[in-house]
Amino acid sequence: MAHIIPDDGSQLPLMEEFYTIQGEGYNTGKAAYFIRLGGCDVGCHWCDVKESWDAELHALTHADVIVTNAAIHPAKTVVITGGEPLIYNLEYLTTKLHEQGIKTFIETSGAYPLSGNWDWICLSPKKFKAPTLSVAQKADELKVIVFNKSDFEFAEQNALLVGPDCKLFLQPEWSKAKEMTPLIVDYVMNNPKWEISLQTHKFLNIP
Ligand SMILES: C[S@@+](CC[C@H](N)C(=O)[O-])C[C@H]1O[C@@H](n2cnc3c(N)ncnc32)[C@H](O)[C@@H]1O
Ligand SMILES: Nc1nc2[nH]cc(C(=O)O)c2c(=O)[nH]1
Ligand code: SF4
Ligand SMILES: [Mg+2]
Repeated sequence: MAHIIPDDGSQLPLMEEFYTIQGEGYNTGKAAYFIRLGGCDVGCHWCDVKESWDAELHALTHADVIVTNAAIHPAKTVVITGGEPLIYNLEYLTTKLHEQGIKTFIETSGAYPLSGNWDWICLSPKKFKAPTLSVAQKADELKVIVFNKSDFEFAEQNALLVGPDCKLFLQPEWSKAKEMTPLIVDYVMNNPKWEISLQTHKFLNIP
């Protein structure tokens, strides 16, 4: 039976939830509870969590249960990721998290319109499905994945869409890191409005 996902966001397909250290981007090194929602149709061929793509494989879970699970951890920050979390209406979940004094951070491709109330928005745009302006204009951080040389130009195009205070990061695609990291280092030294982001959790062997 296919999932019937209520539009009010009170139930969401939950793939996994785990307490860890934010490995990427501006908030690298900070403890956070990760909530990974299933479902994504963006189709990045190098995606490191393809098991998330089919929402049907992930149990519909009441948002109140997700909030209760998040609230027992020492760090009062959650990162909502996926899959593509903005497929869903995240108003209910983020409102309930805020009621518990928990900060709400999101990892998104921006492929769907913004919903929910956010303390930090990390936009990681994809060539495969362009980001909506609703997300780009509110992004606190732009994190572009560098898989090949053309991604520097793609990064600059996306930097034109975000606001003036948005932090700019270039992150090597994991399988191409050996080849791309030296190019990123060079690019950042020549274009210092950009910073480098590494997937530090993969070096630390934590989730
Ligand atoms: C798995 S995605 C889920 C959230 C959302 N769908 C997105 O793409 O932003 C989480 C983060 O991992 C990044 N990512 C995914 N696969 C990667 C890879 N192979 N190498 C480096 N970063 C990757 C994404 O760009 C995104 O910033
Ligand atoms: N530690 C850790 N940090 C992360 N930052 C973004 C992640 C994601 O998959 O969205 C991620 C993740 O999967 N683990
Ligand atoms: S948008 Fe995110 S979850 Fe979807 S395929 Fe791309 S990296 Fe994976
Ligand atoms: Mg990840």
